[in-house]
Amino acid sequence: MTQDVTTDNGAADSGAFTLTRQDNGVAILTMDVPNESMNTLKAEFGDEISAMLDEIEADPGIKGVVLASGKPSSFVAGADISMLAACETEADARALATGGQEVFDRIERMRPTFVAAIHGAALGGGLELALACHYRVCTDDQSTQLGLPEVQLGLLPGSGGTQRLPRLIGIQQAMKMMLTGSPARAKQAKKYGIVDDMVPQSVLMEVAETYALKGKPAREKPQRSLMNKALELTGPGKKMLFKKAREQTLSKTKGNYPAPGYIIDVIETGMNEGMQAGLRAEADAFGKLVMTPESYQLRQIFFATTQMKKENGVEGVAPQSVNKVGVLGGGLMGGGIAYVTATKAGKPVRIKDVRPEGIANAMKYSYDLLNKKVKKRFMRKTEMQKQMSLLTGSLDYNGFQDADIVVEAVFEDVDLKQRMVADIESHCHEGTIFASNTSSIPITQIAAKANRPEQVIGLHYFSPVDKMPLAEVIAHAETSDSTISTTVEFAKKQGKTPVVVKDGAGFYVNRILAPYMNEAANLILAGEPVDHIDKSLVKFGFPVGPVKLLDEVGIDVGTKIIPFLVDEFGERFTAPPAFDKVLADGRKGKKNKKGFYLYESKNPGKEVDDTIYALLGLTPSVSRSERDIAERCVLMMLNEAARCLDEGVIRSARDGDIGAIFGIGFPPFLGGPFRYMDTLGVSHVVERLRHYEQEVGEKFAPADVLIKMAENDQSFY
Ligand SMILES: C[C@H](O)CC(=O)SCCNC(=O)CCNC(=O)[C@H](O)C(C)(C)COP(=O)(O)OP(=O)(O)OC[C@H]1O[C@@H](n2cnc3c(N)ncnc32)[C@H](O)[C@@H]1OP(=O)(O)O
Repeated sequence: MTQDVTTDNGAADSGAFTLTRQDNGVAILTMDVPNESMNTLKAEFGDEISAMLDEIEADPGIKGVVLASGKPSSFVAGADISMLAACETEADARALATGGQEVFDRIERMRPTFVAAIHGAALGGGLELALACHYRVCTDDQSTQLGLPEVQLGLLPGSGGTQRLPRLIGIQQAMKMMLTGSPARAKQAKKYGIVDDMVPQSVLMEVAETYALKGKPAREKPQRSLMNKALELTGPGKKMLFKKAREQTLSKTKGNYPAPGYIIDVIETGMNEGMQAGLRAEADAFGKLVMTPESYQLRQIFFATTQMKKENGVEGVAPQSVNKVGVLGGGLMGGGIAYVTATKAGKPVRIKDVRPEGIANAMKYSYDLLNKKVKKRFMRKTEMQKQMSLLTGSLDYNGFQDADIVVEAVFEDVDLKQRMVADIESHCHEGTIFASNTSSIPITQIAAKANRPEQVIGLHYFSPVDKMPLAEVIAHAETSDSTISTTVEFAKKQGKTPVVVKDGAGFYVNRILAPYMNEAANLILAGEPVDHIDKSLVKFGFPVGPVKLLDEVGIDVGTKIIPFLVDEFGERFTAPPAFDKVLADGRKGKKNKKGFYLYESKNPGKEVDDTIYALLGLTPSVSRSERDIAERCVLMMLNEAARCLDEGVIRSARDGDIGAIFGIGFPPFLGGPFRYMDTLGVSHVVERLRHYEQEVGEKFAPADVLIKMAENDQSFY
């Protein structure tokens, strides 16, 4: 027998919490925030939860409490991020953290045993809530994930997470989770010791109830190897561990992100001075971080991507269902596209290549990635086999008849791609969409001889496909709305964030990347050392410098797009002619171990191949500051991004920001090119462009749209 209790205890009732008493002495505390698809924690719940805890404490009939979510597919997604915008001072933000800490402390100290029953996402404050419970049981479902992703918002866990997780699973593993923000899937969570049990969803509540009746656990210290004991449990060991963590973090962040440093400091305080000191430091740091510009920008990225998840490219046009997919070409891109289609979208994929080795390579791409997960015990072998069975190959169009979308990732050659369009039109069904993964050829040209041009579209992925989150969806003038919405939805199923862009040379991402790369090349020719240029832009916040990026992408591939850009937009895209010498010298970059960097040395890719200077007839020497170098390259990108928005290549500043961050690695803490221009002020951007126009040349002439915006004192947002 169960009995529902309404909270009639003076606290405002949000309707988010229900307490159901059962005869077996277990009460179920269900969180189900009305009118929201996911539970998030809000400041105003504080009094209500406290009142409910009073009630539980006062009822001797309640021996255990199972804390569960009323949402069908998630537990609690953390503190409500939108609530942070209302904080006007550090003290406001600190108070939010302290409020959460007090409630969670109380849960930990409660007389009845609390068990968190987790299915789906338990993130940020959601996991912190679960960590305050005495036990955690989760489902073995794919959707279950437990993590502290606050760092990705420029924050740190503010409700006890920095203190409870290290005490539960050890400092190193906990710190890694907080510094990367990567969540653990169910199997990992069990392996790390975050949860006490992992069970099928059908028995989650039943198992959680048995834990609730078990009494509080006598928690042992996390299991540690001898080495880890020395590192985590002794004064000198801890000192060394935190010092190393600081060094590694600084070498990654270049000082651009304040949150990771605070995470390390606060964990250290708690580990050396105890839980209470740790919690105080945590709340202080949370207060400071909420007010930083970095956190503000990172939170805007969260809101933008959440908004984009709901869009399908054309308002009101429903996508067609995609039940089977074809991939043409089993190279690196084809292999990656097949992988995300089978593993993320869960759709059968037929891969065609002209050579059996091509198909084998594509299969191996998926096999290797999945096998890694199995080896790390993050995935069951049966699941891997299930996903691998979705991939099949063929040397002809056998098995393509029922493909709803075919993605082409063959050699960059217009005639070849047009032939592929014709082949797909004759071998597949009438509704099959032809999506080209070209990075340089305008889709209009690929569709030029198509019988059904409305079903031809661009779907441009970034390498490596399994990691890079962006996909550009490129509609040419005749692409139908239904083709757009189906392709956008398909890319989302593959785990991508699609941005719809207009057809034209370079689309959006490569169009803004090219002038930036060209400027880096011009600086080399002006005598700046290659590594000085790369360092300048890494310090600015890019994941790799432009010259290193060219080596990674392939110098031949990276420069292929230039003639298309010059054709369409003129001189400002011209690459320095000396670059022909680089290609003529057989330098293609990392792939043939010959580029701007050395690849057959002790530290492959880390040292510059000095012979490049002799080849270009240069004697390198530093004559410009890192700041100036970064400014010159980045201004070229900003100027082009503004033109893209003005010409409708991208539909909004938001799309332009997300495209640059997810496709190029534009520093997320700056919010993307458009948010960065707003921070600098458009008139400042124009003034700096004019400065370089005078000093370097006409290619720096500010875009008309920027001049107009500066005159009218406008911003992009
Ligand atoms: C004090 C604490 O330490 C501080 C914190 O907890 S900060 C917050 C930490 N938590 C996070 O960063 C998690 C953020 N959320 C996510 O990553 C993803 O939403 C998710 C993985 C949970 C789910 O992804 P997905 O299934 O694709 O759903 P998604 O569309 O993103 O979200 C569904 C809805 O929940 C909302 N939502 C999810 N997490 C939210 C959060 N923490 N705050 C506010 N809204 C949130 C989304 O805005 C969206 O709302 P809408 O439908 O009204 O637009």
